[in-house]
Formats: sequence, structure tokens, C-alpha cells
Amino acid sequence: MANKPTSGGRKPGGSTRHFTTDNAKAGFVASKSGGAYDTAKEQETAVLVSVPPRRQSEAQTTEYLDELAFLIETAGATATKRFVQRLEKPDIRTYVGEGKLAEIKAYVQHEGTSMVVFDDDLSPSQLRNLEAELLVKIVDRSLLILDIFALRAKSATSRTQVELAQYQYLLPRLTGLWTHLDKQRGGVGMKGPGETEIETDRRIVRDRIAFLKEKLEDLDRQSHTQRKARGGSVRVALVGYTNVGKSTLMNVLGKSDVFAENKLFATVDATTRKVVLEQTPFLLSDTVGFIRKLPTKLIESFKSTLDEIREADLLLHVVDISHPGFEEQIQVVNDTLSDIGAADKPVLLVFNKIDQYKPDDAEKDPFGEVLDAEDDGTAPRPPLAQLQATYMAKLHDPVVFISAQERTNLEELRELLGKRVAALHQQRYPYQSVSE
Ligand SMILES: Nc1nc2c(ncn2[C@@H]2O[C@H](COP(=O)(O)OP(=O)(O)OP(=O)(O)O)[C@@H](O)[C@H]2O)c(=O)[nH]1
Ligand SMILES: [Mg+2]
Repeated sequence: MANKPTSGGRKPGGSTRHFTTDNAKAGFVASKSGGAYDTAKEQETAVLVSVPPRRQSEAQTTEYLDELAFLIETAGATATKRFVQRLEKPDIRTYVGEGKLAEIKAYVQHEGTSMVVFDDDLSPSQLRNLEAELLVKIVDRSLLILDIFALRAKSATSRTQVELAQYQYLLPRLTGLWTHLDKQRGGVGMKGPGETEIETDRRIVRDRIAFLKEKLEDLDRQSHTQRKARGGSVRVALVGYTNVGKSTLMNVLGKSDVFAENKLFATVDATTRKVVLEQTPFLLSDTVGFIRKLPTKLIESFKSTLDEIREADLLLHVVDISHPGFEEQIQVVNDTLSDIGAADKPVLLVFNKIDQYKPDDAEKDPFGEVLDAEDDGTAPRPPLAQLQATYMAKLHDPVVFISAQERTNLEELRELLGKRVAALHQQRYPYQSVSE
């Protein structure tokens, strides 16, 4: 049978239950060395698979795969090979076509790769078929992001949120291939679970989901009370794509010590600091980063964390200007803000990492204008002054270009932010003195 029970099990949250298929082992297992996929023996290897639509450019496909490789690396494994198949849409049975699947299988068997990672979510039946065909762990985008979140979540709330999302992911995937939840079943060739057992598993998972939802409601009530107690202050939330420098900026502005790292989703728990600018105190919150194709279930279960954004008076939208896909990242963030009901918030756009931004070589163009997209399909990179003018004209609002790391232009940001906060304070609390 395809799925030998293994010693590592899918282990949502801190639960001791074991879901024992090979594929299950891919998920929810925090290792000793801090990665989701490291078995403490040797680094696990992964093959990446994507099915881009035909109209997607080469550059974009590479960029998305780079991001997937970064996610896998953050989870503690290494991507050793990429397989791309251009199709109108992914194959309903096996995501990629038959020929590509055979190619992947041959590679995985030859190289002894530990897992195959898909840049989309797989349906439960695609997951089953791929597992049966490839005989290694199958990881889809949701599972990968959930694993990283599980590694990063520290507070009771975020841990409960992740566990809820994990069980919600699991529920429709409890099928014939899953062995019974509570028992570690025997070796190769053991009979799979019968329908009754699957039903029992489903019931256990449903009960757990109900329990976690209740627990979150309790935690939510507590944090709502806490947040209300902070009333009287303007609230600003840092939002943005993952890894753009939100926590670094929080540390600089709030003189705090928030964990910042060159990994995706370094921050999963929201943190709040009191900051004073232009004699006005306000609360600044660092929040979880967004990413393209963020699993909907994860967004839903992260309600309490996202409330920090929903309840903010102003959003500091941080953008990594040095990233080739920064414009699309802005769009992803705006779309996600819409999804969570925070689209109408006032926003201050902050372009970060200017120290790493390299404009296109203006000398190439005798008129000093920036050339259009070059042959390699990458977006043009105009000088910063031009970008600033474009965005300010588009948004009818000032935007700031900084380097949080090199502390460049921070005074400009402080001044702009201070003015916005002071105005909001005046508007919100007209009778309250600001010099607390
Ligand atoms: N070159 C450069 N690197 C920066 C700058 N600001 C932050 N970084 C680096 O970018 C990486 C990500 O920074 P974080 O502050 O953790 O980013 P984040 O947005 O909080 O990321 P998540 O919490 O993962 O969503 C770290 O390695 C930082 O050192 C900058 O201005 N310039
Ligand atoms: Mg962060």
C-alpha cells in the first residue's frame, strides 16, 4: 500500500494524536532544529511543481517558484528541482498531466526526494491520487503555510488559531488512506481503516473544531476587553506582504525588540507598542504578513489577529521596493485587506528597502527616460523620484521611501506619520490633551 504508517504523525497544534500516513508526516511536525520538515537526521529535500496559466510570463513563473522555494526553506527543507507544466488549468485528477507525473516520479525515485510540493491547493482526491502515485509526502500550498504558522505561533490565541485551521484543512481529507486517529497502526501492508473508523475520525475532528472555536471565542472576548482598555489612543497597524520589513520598522519606530528575520512569516503573533510622535502618543501594532493564495480557512481562523488591523485608525502599508514583484504584492495586500473588511481604512504607503533598490540603467536611454520592460519580461525599475511622483499622483497622498535597516529617511516618515496621527487624534478625541 502506498501509505506506510510512519513514526512521525500529523500533529495539529500541540495535540498528541497521530495521523499516520506518509503524507500526513509532512505536516504539523515541528522538529528539534526549528523547521517543519527537518527530521533531525538530515535536511529533507523537496521537488516543486507548478502549473502556470499559459498567459503568465516566464519571469512571473520564476518569481512565484522562488517564493515557494523560500517558503519551503522557511519550513526547514531544501528545494532541489522545479517542474513546470503550462496548462489551461491543473489536471483534475493529478494536478499535472500523465507524462509530467511520470517524469516527476522518475526524478523523485532516482534522487530519493522526501516530498513533492505543489504551488496550489490540491483537492482531497488529487492529494490521494498523487500520494498513491508518487509514494512520497505530498504538500500543497495551504499545508506548507499552515506548517510555518504552526512553527511561528507563540501566544495561546495564535496557537489555537493555527490548530483550528489545521483541523479544518484535515477534515475533508480524512479518507480511506488515513489510519485511525488514536491508534498507531502496525507496519507495511496493514489493512486501512474501514468506513466506521473514518466516521469516528471525522467526529473526533469535528468535536475538536467545535472546541477550538469556543476556546477562540473566549480568548477573543478577553483580548477585545484588553483592546477596549487601550481606548483613548489612536491605533496604527503595520500591514504588508510577508518579509517586507514590518517588524524591522516596528523595532525602529517603537524602540522595541520584535523578532525580525529573513524568513517568511517571522511574525504570526500581533505585538503592540506605545509610540510618541509630534507629542501625540499612539499604539503601533505589528501584524502577520500576507501572501498570495493565502488559504481562506487560515484567514478565517486568524480573525482575532486580524481584528488588530480591522480596529486600527490608520494602516502603515509597508512595501519591499527591492522585490521585483512589489506592485503585485501591493495588490495582494489590498485584496486581502478587502477580504477581511479593512479596505476603507486610511493608509500611509511606506516603500522600504530602498538601499537594495537598483533602478534600471538610465544611461541606456539617451533621453534619460526609463525604458519599458526589457526582453527578460521583468518590470521596469524607474528612479525612485519618478516612482514617488507616480504613486503620489495616483493616490493623491504622500508616500515615503525609506530603509528601515539603514535608518534612511526615517525622519521624513516620523514627521508624516506624526502629522497623520495627530490629526486623527484631534478628530477622535477632540477634548483630550495629547501630552500624556
Ligand atoms: N536591505 C534591507 N533589508 C531590510 C530592510 N528592512 C528589513 N529588512 C530585512 O528584511 C527581512 C524581513 O524583515 P522583517 O522585519 O522580519 O519583515 P516582516 O515584514 O516583519 O516579515 P514577516 O513577519 O515575515 O511578515 C529581514 O532580514 C530584515 O533584516 C531594509 O530597509 N533594507
Ligand atoms: Mg514580522
